[in-house]
Amino acid sequence: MVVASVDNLADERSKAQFDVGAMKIVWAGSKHVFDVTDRMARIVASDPEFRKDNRTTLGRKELFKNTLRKMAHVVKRANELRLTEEEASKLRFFVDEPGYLDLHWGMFVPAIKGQGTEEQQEKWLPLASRMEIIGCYAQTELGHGSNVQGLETTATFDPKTDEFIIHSPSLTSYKWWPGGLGKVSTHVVVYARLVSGGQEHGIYGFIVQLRSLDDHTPLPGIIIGDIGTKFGSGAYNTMDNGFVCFNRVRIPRNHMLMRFCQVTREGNVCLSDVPKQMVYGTMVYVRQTIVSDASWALSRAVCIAVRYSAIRRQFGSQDRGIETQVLDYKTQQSRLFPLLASAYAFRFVGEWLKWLYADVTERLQANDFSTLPEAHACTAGLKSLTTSVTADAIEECRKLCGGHGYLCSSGLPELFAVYVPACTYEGDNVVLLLQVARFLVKTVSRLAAGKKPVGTTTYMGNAEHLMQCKSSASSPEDWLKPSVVLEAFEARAFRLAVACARDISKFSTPEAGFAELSIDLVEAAIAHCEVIVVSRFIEKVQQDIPGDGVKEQLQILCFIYALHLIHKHSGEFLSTGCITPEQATLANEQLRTLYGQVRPNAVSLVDAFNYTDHYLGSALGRYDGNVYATLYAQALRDPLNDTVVPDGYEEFIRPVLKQTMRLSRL
Ligand SMILES: CCCCCCCCCCCCCCC/C=C/C(=O)SCCNC(=O)CCNC(=O)[C@H](O)C(C)(C)COP(=O)(O)OP(=O)(O)OC[C@H]1O[C@@H](n2cnc3c(N)ncnc32)[C@H](O)[C@@H]1OP(=O)(O)O
Ligand SMILES: Cc1cc2nc3c(=O)[nH]c(=O)nc-3n(C[C@H](O)[C@H](O)[C@H](O)COP(=O)(O)OP(=O)(O)OC[C@H]3O[C@@H](n4cnc5c(N)ncnc54)[C@H](O)[C@@H]3O)c2cc1C
Repeated sequence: MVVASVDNLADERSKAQFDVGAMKIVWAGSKHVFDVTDRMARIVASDPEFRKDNRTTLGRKELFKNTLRKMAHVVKRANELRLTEEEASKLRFFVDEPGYLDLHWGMFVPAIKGQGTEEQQEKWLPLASRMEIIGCYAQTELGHGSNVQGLETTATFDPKTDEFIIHSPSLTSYKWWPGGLGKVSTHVVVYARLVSGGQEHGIYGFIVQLRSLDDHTPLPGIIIGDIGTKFGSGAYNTMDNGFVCFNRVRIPRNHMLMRFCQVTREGNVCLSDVPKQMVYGTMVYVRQTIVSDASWALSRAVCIAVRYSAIRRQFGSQDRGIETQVLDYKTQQSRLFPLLASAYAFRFVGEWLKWLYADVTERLQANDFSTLPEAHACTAGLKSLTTSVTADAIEECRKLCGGHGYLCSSGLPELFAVYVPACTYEGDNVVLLLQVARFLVKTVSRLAAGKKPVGTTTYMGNAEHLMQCKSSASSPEDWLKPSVVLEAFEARAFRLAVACARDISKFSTPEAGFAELSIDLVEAAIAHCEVIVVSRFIEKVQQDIPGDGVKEQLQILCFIYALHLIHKHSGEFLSTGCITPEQATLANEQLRTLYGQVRPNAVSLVDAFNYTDHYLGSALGRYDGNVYATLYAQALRDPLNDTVVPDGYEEFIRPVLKQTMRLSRL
């Protein structure tokens, strides 16, 4: 049964004021990426092995086995179709289910590439690429995650046998959380305290075999398992996040990843001439990929909420005529359109961050470490900002879909549950913002010594102006001038950072000041990260962008992104004196106008994400808009509707009814 709601989306699409096909290419990044992405998404969507609509009804064991089957099918299809690395990774992406492959390709392989010597790479990478071994990344312990220097696992060199002894000295030292560890991985990169000659030498990675390659049983000295069911139905429970305890497990000396620190046959520890933070390189790499992923998750939630808001009608007609689409309510627009704009903003900043990461990697290979602190600050800060906004946005999209958003068939509860740990893994978001703040305070204090800031902090070089400037906005239209917007953002971020640096200097030690002022420092860090996102978006829309009306739509979204942040953080913009209350009102006025401009294009702007119905996994977000019939069909498929009279009637309902009858007779 197709109901009238379907026509709503056709109507919406006919209103678009831009070339949707051209916008699809902009969103994908290039025609080539669009073609690959589109082809892989369709392959997954048309393969029944990748069905996922039953996920929330499966118990943990069935769910996990189901994921194992899908992961094996990914590997099989990638081989059969002779997919390139790029294609295989897209194929895996659209399967849309956390699984051990992510940790194998996303962390184990990068850790060996980044921290292994050439010899070690030659040995391990072919095994890993052919998947003759499956690996994961074990850093976090039961007692310590954020504080990497606090890890307890030891790797003690034994010169008698030329081996390291990997040991978990306490319950709190058990590795705890690594994905793929609990049930699947045969190997792991373990982070442990290097001990040689009775002395500690810091944290390094060691490759340890966990399970037999013949029958998958744990090797001697290894106690291993899954850490238990996690938040949400389906969601991240497809992954075997695990624990492991090492009881004096011996590994050959050359299983220590020795690119940055070598232990000789005699047990001498030779540090190469690189910053010790290079050992954290895998985290920097993954944080950068997480920023790109944020725009996918956010755009997916927004796509569902925009399409459903165009279909859903409430009020507006007293005589049972046609009611108002909820997308027409200004309040709905003010909650939804900034999220739509954020999805585009994060897509562009994610692309830029990829470039930054490639640039720093090239420099590191040439022994130029000068941009490492900035790369760390950018990846940490943007990971934190984009994942926090995205997690909150998915929940907001659920609310924007009213009651139906709370149904698993909307796709939003599972999306939230699977996404929200991104705020924690690869670094708790607050801990990461404090790293950015540390970098900012250093940058500010170096200004006084005449050091010119570079990269994303270049704007701080304009110190005198940023400390004194007053916004020139005197009409709503002035808020459409990139220079006016950027100046406000830069001045707010700089003034917050300077205030922090100044206040810290009043304490007896910088550490004491940093601890006491950490709330302000986090705010300064967010303000700086927002400068990065806003300025990258502005840069993007100033480029030549092909396609009728595409650039105009992106400009509208760019200003929505910036002005909604001015509204959200108006307290900071006002208290730092960057704008006046009147200018804040003008910015809001402009924002309302922009919402009106985006309204006729909203459905087409989410169509530009080019998501298949399979990937969206949502009755509310379907491309054809056939929402109500799909909700009804999915309700009928719920296991509770397998029988008309429920299991348990005889034991538990009938006796209660009988008892009630007896009582009423009394
Ligand atoms: C078929 C194909 C499929 C492919 C699919 C691919 C998908 C890929 C996606 C993967 C999916 C992801 C799944 C999730 C998996 C999750 C994994 C994890 O969570 S792994 C564990 C992550 N753990 C953390 O992130 C811990 C966070 N903690 C830290 O990073 C550090 O402890 C700290 C930075 C908070 C503090 O470190 P510490 O050494 O104590 O530092 P200080 O604060 O004293 O700083 C000293 C100095 O170092 C600088 N620094 C810190 N970190 C770095 C860094 N990473 N790089 C460069 N520099 C760094 C810091 O700024 C200080 O500098 P200074 O100049 O002294 O101020
Ligand atoms: C789904 C998932 C997958 C994961 N996968 C892996 C994996 O594959 N491999 C792996 O090694 N690890 C993995 N982890 C672990 C993850 O990296 C850690 O949980 C993460 O780094 C946070 O550390 P924590 O748990 O110790 O949090 P804690 O540091 O204990 O955080 C608790 C609270 O304390 C606050 N806090 C901590 N330190 C400070 C500070 N200095 N200042 C202010 N506030 C502070 C935090 O903000 C937070 O609110 C995974 C975690 C999850 C949830």
